[in-house]
Amino acid sequence: MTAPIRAEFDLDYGEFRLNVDLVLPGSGVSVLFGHSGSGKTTLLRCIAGLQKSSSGFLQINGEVWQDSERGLFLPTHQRSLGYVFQEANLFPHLSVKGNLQFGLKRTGQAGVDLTHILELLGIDHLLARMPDALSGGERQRVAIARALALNPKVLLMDEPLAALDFKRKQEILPYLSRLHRELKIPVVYVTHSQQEVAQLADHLVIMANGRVLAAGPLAETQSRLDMPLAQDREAATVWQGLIQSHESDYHLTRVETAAGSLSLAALPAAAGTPLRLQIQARDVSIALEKPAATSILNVLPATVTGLAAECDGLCVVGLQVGPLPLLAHVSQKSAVVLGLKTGMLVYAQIKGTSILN
Ligand SMILES: Nc1ncnc2c1ncn2[C@@H]1O[C@H](COP(=O)(O)OP(=O)(O)OP(=O)(O)O)[C@@H](O)[C@H]1O
Repeated sequence: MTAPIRAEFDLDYGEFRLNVDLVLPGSGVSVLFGHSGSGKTTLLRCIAGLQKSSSGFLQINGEVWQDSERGLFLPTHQRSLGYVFQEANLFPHLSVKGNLQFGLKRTGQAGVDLTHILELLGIDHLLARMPDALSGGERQRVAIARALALNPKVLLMDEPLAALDFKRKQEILPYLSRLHRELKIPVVYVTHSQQEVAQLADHLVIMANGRVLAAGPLAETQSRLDMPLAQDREAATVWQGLIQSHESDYHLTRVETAAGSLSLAALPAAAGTPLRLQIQARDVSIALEKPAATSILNVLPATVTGLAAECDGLCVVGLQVGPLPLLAHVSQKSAVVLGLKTGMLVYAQIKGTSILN
């Protein structure tokens, strides 16, 4: 793990002002999430040095790239970064191999061992192809490999899947998940897709109007009741788990999480395999006592951390299950009948989970 990223920028476009002061982890994927026009790309461009803020400070991997107080501003070409855009922007006259080598030749920088990157992104069989003979997803995988070939200290990705159709997105997401597990450098990833947040983020930054509304580890930030994500009908919490064992007689797999052990429909993976589990708020119900007779296999003791009324008779309940946060959507009537209050000890019944990797 490298040193955290420190990013402070104040940039005034007149109609729009970016004003952020952020500390991001030095490894893993930090997702910048927010509506269109909230300033995600502008923040990424400030990190890349493509945009110069009137005042700012940026430190990556212990290196200071910008410090307005000292009059320091490294131009983009002196910043060790990879940048992946919505469109792959490959050189059309160069093969995949030529595209991958181009950056290395131009900068004269020592790159990384490409073999591993090619294998991670599943493009080793495409080296001789020209860009127009690649699918959109393949082109984007080559663009990511090209960014990584320079052995950057940070990888910046600006909605890398936005230009792809649903099928291509599904095709490329597993590669991004693999990268996510294997990359040692921090990734700052811009999206407004909740699916990409759930699948890739370790750390989530929610932006609005050029400011940071909330930032922190994924599950904590997803389940903040004062944030729009928790109020959404699709609200969910992502937990990390490890496959513990299989109950083949019942076609079940037991998964260990920090909140306790869960039984899931049988998974074709060995014990010890890490998993990312998504638990939809609508799949969590609440009981005041441990249900003696229930068909729901996963019932965990929990503490109510807060309640937020939503429209249409819905109540969003924040729960703490061991060290992990969890959201439940119950009807407002149920919240009243159960007398739910912050601090109450309850049981969270998890009716379903989906596996994200
Ligand atoms: N060079 C510029 N000059 C003036 N205003 C700009 C400039 N670049 C961006 N803006 C404005 O800054 C605001 C933030 O834009 P930005 O592209 O950072 O948002 P975003 O969150 O990335 O949006 P999207 O999800 O649509 O890409 C917008 O209102 C945009 O019009």
